[in-house]
Amino acid sequence: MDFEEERVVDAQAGDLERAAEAALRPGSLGEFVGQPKLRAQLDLVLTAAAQRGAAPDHVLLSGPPGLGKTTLAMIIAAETGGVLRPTSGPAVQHAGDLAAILSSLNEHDVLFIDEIHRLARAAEEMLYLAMEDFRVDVVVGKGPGATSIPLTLPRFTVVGATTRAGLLPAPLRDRFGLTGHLEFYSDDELERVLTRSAGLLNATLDPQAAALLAARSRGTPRIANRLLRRVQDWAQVHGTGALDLAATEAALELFEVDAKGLDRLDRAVLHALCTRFGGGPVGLTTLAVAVGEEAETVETVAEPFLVREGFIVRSPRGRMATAAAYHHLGLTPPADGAFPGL
Ligand SMILES: Nc1ncnc2c1ncn2[C@@H]1O[C@H](COP(=O)(O)OP(=O)(O)OP(=O)(O)O)[C@@H](O)[C@H]1O
Repeated sequence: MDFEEERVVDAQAGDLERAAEAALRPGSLGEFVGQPKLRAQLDLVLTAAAQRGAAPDHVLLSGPPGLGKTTLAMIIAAETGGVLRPTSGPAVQHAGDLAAILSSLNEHDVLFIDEIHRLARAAEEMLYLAMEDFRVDVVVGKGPGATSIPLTLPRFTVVGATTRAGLLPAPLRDRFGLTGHLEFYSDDELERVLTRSAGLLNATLDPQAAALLAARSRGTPRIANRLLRRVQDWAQVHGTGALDLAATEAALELFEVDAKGLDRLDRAVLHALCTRFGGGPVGLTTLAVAVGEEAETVETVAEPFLVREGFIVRSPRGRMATAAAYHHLGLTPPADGAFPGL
């Protein structure tokens, strides 16, 4: 079996797709759908800072990919009137890389650090000082002749994004004045995201089609928008051009996204678990070999959603299928199933 191709339900995006996403990004908090608590908190912090003419506190956003962390960072920059300076943990390997970015910031700029949990240790320590005292020590020269020149930085705001808030060291976490966790979106919220996106694509999305797409988007706006683009493709090439229920059903079938938002890889994993390993427990590597995939792909790409939806349980002895997994595949769970409670 070959799962090499890009998955239509992948929550991550490559650079090309990010460019396509740009047109659909909400530009203000008012346009940002869902996350009501976080939106209200951000609104308060940004409004208060604007009234004082000050840069807002540093903001840490955590949550799975595709839920709007980058979008919120852009909105924060738009509200502060500064420029968004994007970078990422893996891109800042040396303290010098960060010093270069910090020393080029202007008043009210927003430094967006994606995957902030992957910052190199030395850069992390430099960031503490920059966030707290708006100061950076720039080292000039090498060896015994090296000198450290303190540089005062303008007031700026760090927006850190992470999928793993628990991996951030406490001293870094403590320097954020506002920490927000992005939750998966409800079907209702995704319908609103989809309807808005269709409008931006100069199309009208039939309400029934919006409901169907929302239910298959894994609670993730990025996936919803991607499915919408595939529906638009189908409608243009094979349909009447209208984003209606028929076009939506046909596109979802073509891309093999089922009623729960599972695709071929997800179903292959469940199928192997239920039929070849009697429901488990089975080790990740054995399971991955059975579906012809890398263990890492199964663990990071398929498994999180299958666990979240209650199809798989992770135990110290390996992965186990729940009764819901059998039912979803149209199979009868064994009476003495490995996980009879579910
Ligand atoms: N609340 C929202 N309302 C409308 N569209 C949204 C919302 N959240 C995200 N989107 C859309 O989903 C896409 C992905 O969002 P974004 O890039 O902000 O996610 P992310 O959490 O930063 O993901 P990653 O961690 O992979 O960078 C964007 O095109 C954006 O327009």
